[in-house]
Amino acid sequence: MLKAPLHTKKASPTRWFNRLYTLIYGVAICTLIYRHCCNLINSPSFTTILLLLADLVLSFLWVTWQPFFLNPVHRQVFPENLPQVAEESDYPRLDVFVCTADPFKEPPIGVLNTVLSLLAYDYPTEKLSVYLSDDGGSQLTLFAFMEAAKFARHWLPYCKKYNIMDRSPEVYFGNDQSLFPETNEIKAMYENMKATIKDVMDRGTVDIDQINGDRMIKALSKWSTGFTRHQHPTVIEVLLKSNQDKDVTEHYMPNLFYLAREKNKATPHHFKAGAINALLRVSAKLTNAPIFLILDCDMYSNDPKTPLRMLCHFLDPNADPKLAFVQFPQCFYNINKYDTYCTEHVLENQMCTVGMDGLDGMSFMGTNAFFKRDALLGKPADPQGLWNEPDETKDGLEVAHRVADCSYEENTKWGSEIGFRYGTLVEDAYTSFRMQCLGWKSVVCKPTRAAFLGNMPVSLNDFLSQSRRWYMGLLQIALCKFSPITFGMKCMNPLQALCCAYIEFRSFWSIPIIIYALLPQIALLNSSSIFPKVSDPWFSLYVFLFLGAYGKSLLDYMVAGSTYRKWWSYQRMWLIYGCSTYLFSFFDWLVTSLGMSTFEFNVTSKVLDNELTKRYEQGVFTFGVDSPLFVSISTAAIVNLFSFLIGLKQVLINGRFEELFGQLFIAGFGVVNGWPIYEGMVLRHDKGKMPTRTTMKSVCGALLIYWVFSFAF
Ligand SMILES: O=c1ccn([C@@H]2O[C@H](COP(=O)(O)OP(=O)(O)O[C@H]3O[C@H](CO)[C@@H](O)[C@H](O)[C@H]3O)[C@@H](O)[C@H]2O)c(=O)[nH]1
Ligand SMILES: [Mn+2]
Repeated sequence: MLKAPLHTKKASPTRWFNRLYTLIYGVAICTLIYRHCCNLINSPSFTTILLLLADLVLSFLWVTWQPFFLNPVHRQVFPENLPQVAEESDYPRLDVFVCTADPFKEPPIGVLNTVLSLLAYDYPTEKLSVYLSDDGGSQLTLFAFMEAAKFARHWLPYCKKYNIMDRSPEVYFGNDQSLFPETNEIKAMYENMKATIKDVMDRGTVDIDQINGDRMIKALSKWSTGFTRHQHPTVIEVLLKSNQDKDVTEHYMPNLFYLAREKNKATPHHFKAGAINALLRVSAKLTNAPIFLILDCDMYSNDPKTPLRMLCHFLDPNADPKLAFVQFPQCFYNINKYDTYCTEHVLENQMCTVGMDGLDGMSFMGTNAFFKRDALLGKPADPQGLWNEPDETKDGLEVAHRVADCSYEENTKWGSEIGFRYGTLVEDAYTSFRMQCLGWKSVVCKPTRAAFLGNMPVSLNDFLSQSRRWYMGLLQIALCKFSPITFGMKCMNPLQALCCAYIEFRSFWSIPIIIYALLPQIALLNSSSIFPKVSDPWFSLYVFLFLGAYGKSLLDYMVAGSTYRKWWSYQRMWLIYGCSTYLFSFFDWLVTSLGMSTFEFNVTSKVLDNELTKRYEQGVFTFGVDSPLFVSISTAAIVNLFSFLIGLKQVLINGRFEELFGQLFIAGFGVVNGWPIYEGMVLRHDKGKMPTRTTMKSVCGALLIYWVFSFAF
């Protein structure tokens, strides 16, 4: 028995309220569906069918949303109690994997800040290894990291000597910092390195006079003619070697490896999942730590003590042997106070995490999680002796090269039963889902100070394109043979399976959202009433359902410690998603599953443009490009505006307010939510406004929809 606990778990008191809410609201939904069915039998029509369909999908998604709230738990960790179970020298080795894929969308200077913040972890250096996987196969990235390795010799001892909290130099020097004797010197070194790298990036190549030392010449000469990002041999560089490389205070440094796995056009590389699997094998050969951390290249460490929090779970003698990973929430440093595009993902990060934690464990979120290596590898019999002791000698490096080859995975279980699973654009959700089906568990660790911070797009098109990739990937899981509602229901706690279904079926929101964004409005334009009169008792059911849903989500936002302004953006973005990404991801899924196209992982740009950022900070939407995603949103916005105005006119002239109120209200709600879109179309003249072409297309779209669907009334 431990004298003092390493971690505690407390069920949230909100669960009782949530369960009651689920019960009452569930009854109301059943009543509504009953009414729809009666209507369908008594007066079947285009409208009754569509309304039933919309509400059935809404109900399905509502059901999958409830399990998140039935048993949320809050965990706490106590790293100060760790000495009871382990001295520092007993800590397990830790491998950190950082993935990058494109030096122009993910500038190396940002990536190396992430890596420096990790190298500087408060963890025994001889046990820490950082691996950078470069899917961009770029000489520029390698050059930047060779510079970073030199700078690390000064940076690491500096951080430790003064116990610096912000160990990403960019963040540290960007804040007001206290002045220590070395501060100015180190800052100058950092600026110098930045300038050299910027110069190399601007010119797109490394100059002869920037190359110093044999090691650098040898490394960079691997980029011979014919070496492209899509076709090249494996490159592994040992940039720092623990037990050999020392910092300026004569202390050993952690390991730092650069890996660009082999690429050729004939073999699919499976995007990030492929990169992680290559890292898993290469690291197995070189360091083989029992625990590894996966990070996106923009997710720098915001707290040097994070690994100790993770150890509180893994080193607990009573820990569940099936504990596979410890997930830290995804937090971002560039969210404005309105969270304009709902990129903070408050509900996902605050509610879904603790909700699933109370069941079988959170899904992997792609980054910020510490994994037990065994959980991903099972116990494979490996003919090449890969799983023996790590071997950092020359032979070891040679094998490491071989296991990163394209052909290595042929006829193996990699991607299907071991490592990260292939076949979807969201390797994270899919892999953890499959692991949970095998009985693996996970826990969420939510320290007050975020463990990692990353960035999110500040232009609407970038963000919608990013989420379009996610939702398409999630749909690939939802509709494959391992779907959570078929396969998942059998293999895991059904409530857990429902949570997974919620995450994966989200594109289905587009069905009810589009129906409610167009149907009542077109009916209104045709003076046809489709909802009960205000005086009809059934009308109060609609009021209850509407207020109940919106009120609950506002409440959830408040419980999550967020603000009503952010909630407002959230509900607005939900409508925008419904009319754009959710819908488009359906098309993407259809086109790829019919074999008409292959799917691509479009890396999100992490370049922060000043003008865009300034506009975002003010809470102003950036449209700017002529994108089909905007055409569909603007079309819906235009239909709502006209329907509201014309409906209002009719009511003022002919009365019928009671009959048409429901529709007027929905159209009016659409108009209020669409305000930034109208503004972008007519009132703004800056670069971020809606392009005129997009507006013209949307007007045509709106007219077309009006003509085509008016036949039904
Ligand atoms: O072929 C590829 C493509 C991407 N990446 C890396 O994957 C990470 C995530 O890519 P990003 O463009 O930033 O995607 P996001 O949409 O921001 O990422 C979220 O969604 C992804 C799944 O779609 C997850 O992999 C991520 O962890 C999760 O943060 C980045 O470090 C990339 O460098 C690769 O290594 N190889
Ligand atoms: Mn990202």
